[in-house]
Amino acid sequence: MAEIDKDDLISIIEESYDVEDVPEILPLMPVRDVVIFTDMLLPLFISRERSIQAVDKSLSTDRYLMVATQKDPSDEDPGPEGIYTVGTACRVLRMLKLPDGRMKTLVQGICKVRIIEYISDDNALMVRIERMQEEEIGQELSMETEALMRTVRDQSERIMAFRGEFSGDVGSILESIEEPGRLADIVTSNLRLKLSEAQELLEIEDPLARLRRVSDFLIREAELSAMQAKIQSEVREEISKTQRDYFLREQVRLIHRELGEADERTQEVGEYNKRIKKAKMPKPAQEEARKQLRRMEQMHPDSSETAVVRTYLDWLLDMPWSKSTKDVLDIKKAKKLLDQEHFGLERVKERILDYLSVRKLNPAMKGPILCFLGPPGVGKTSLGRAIAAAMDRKFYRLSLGGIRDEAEIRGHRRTYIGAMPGRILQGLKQCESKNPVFMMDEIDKVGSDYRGDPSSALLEALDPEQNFEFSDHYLNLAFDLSSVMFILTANMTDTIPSALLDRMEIIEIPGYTPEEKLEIAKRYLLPRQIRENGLKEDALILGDAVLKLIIEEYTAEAGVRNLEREIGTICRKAARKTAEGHKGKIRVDRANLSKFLGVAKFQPEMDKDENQVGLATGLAWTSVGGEVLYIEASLLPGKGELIMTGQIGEIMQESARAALTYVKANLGRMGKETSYLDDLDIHIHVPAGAIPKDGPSAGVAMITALASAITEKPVNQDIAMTGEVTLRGRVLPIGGLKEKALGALRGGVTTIFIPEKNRKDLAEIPSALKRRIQFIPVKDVDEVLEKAISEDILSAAPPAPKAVKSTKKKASS
Ligand SMILES: Nc1ncnc2c1ncn2[C@@H]1O[C@H](COP(=O)(O)OP(=O)(O)OP(=O)(O)O)[C@@H](O)[C@H]1O
Repeated sequence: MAEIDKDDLISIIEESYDVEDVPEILPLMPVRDVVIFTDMLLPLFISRERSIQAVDKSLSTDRYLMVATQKDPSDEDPGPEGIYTVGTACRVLRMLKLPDGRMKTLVQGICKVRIIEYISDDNALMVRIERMQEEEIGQELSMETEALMRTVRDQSERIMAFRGEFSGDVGSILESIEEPGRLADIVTSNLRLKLSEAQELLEIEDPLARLRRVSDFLIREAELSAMQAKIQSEVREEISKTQRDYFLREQVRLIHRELGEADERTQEVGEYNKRIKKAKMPKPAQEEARKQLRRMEQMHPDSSETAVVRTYLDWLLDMPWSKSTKDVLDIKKAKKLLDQEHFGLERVKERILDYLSVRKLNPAMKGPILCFLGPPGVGKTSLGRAIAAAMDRKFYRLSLGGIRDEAEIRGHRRTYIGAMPGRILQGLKQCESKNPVFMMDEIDKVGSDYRGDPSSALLEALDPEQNFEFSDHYLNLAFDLSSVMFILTANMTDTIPSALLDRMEIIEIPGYTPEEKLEIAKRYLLPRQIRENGLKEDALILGDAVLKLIIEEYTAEAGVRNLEREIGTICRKAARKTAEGHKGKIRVDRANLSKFLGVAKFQPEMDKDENQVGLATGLAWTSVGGEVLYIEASLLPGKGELIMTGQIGEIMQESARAALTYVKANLGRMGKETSYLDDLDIHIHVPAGAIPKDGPSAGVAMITALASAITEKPVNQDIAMTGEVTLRGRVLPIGGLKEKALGALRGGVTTIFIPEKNRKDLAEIPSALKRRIQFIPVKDVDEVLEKAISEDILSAAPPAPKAVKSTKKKASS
């Protein structure tokens, strides 16, 4: 095996020889990792048997052999195809047999040769060769060759100097060489090229071409050396900067110590460690906290990364992982508290007490989520507060109105700048308890858009089946929400995502009658406002008559929020009078009410329209409670088209079309020709035009308005009506009866036609309301037409609906 002692790899020119003496047949010695050039002196360790034979053979004759490089250095016994055909004829200058059987030799390259053929021999590889003649270059070198040689000399000296291998000897050898080919060979043998590149150079016969190629390699080598130098200096700089920082920091630490100040970092880490122990977190959270703390220890105390980790750790440690309040489930006390704060609402209170009782008997209950449904200001929030107080739990209220971004619920990932946990975990942190009463307001106003769907995150938080491991993007750890008591509130159910609606138990809290409002005002709102405005208990006299007036003429709402505001205004003004020196009680009566509240805002009775042709009063159920809804119908010359205006939704439009069909089918009974409407357009308008309206329950009112317009008989404006109608005139049931009835009362209506199927709901209507409004259940729209317009508008029984045969002939082909 041939091994090269690279330290000795310097060519020197020694001993004269004659290339003509090189025989035609030579033993061949393959070498693994070097290419030998002419004039190169190379020490070789030889261990492969065939190579030893080759040297022996050469020594037994005239000391010549051929050295050629093998293509694959790992090949132990290369054959002819594994050895390059161009190599160098060498002379063995010295040989030493080592005790282990190996040989140490010194060989010298004599001339470049090419293998013509392999000659079989039992022991050594024998080859027939031909000498490769260097092309002759005239005595006079061209300017270009001179320049090229000079460049090559300079470049190789520079590279060797960079590598620390340059010596004066090398310099003078390079200077002394005058043939371009030899210069190329000497430089190549010192350049540490890849084997394939060195072999490529060996095979180039034209000396000038070889020198040019060497120059290319030198340029590449120079670039590599420059790059290497740059990297080294950068590394040095980096190291010295880190060292400098380290020394400075150490100095600061020593100064702190000298000044008797404890190392802030150690102190901070110590404090976090204490907090981690105290927080009683679940194992994964604890591990995460420790991991982050370890990370923080490695960072510069003032870096922005440290600040991010610090905020995260603070959040993690401030979460109430194991803090909770002890539930008090004293049902009697709870009833007392609910009654103390709220008037009426008997069914609602009953339901709440049932819920609490079940919780008392089975604390691990995974019950439904309560949802209070009702218009604004009916006490949904204050009921939630009372439940929390009764159970001795913390209370938190989160308004979901307008939330469209999932991140609001679930937080932003920590990679965002200024990331925070979602609103649910923020709430829990604020409560410092993991089992508060958590009220989510306006669940029906949650939207979804490109920022994600908050309702899916809400579902994960609310659903008892999955909320024991709620994942917040910021904490990135599961938090157990199962002991939180969630209560939702909504004005309508239509827009609540159905997945959520399925898991809720809806508790309806409808609006209040004026009588109920009066009681609430007297017992709760007025005393509270008097107290809050710093007045003495008996400083203000506000009688029932005045309160009634405020209810009727200053507010028009289902709840009592505005009523409380108006009472608050009176109390504020009374407080001012007292503060300005008014002595004695302040009395508010009908006469001076406007001095406190300004002129009346609503006068429903006075606003009422006179009976009119084509104008019927319907009832709507909106998110703010019930309301009267006027339906106008007019006929005008045209082509029998139906025009609908007033932002009517799709369902209401369909119900208008059905109403028209019913009316058309009954034209005869109204004393009109069946073709009566053919030359007329029918216009149905539902004011106020700017508010969108929808739903099927205006069907009865639409038919009434149309029948009135056709018969030209006015509709009684004291009557309102609600109900969906089939094409055959049957009246179908509707929802929100109490709300609608309260709306009707506010609209000055005295009689309401309701669908027969809603008769059972009358039990829920407060008797005070029933005293003031007459409810007439009807099965058929005829009953409404007869009473709301006039008994004699319909002359006969309704016609049996029939399929009208097409009179058009089929087109024959
Ligand atoms: N039945 C009642 N008895 C006593 N006070 C009441 C009653 N209903 C409502 N209130 C009072 O009316 C005010 C408004 O109620 P609250 O804020 O709870 O309404 P809400 O239904 O939550 O409205 P929103 O849906 O707009 O949030 C509160 O001060 C509340 O105490």
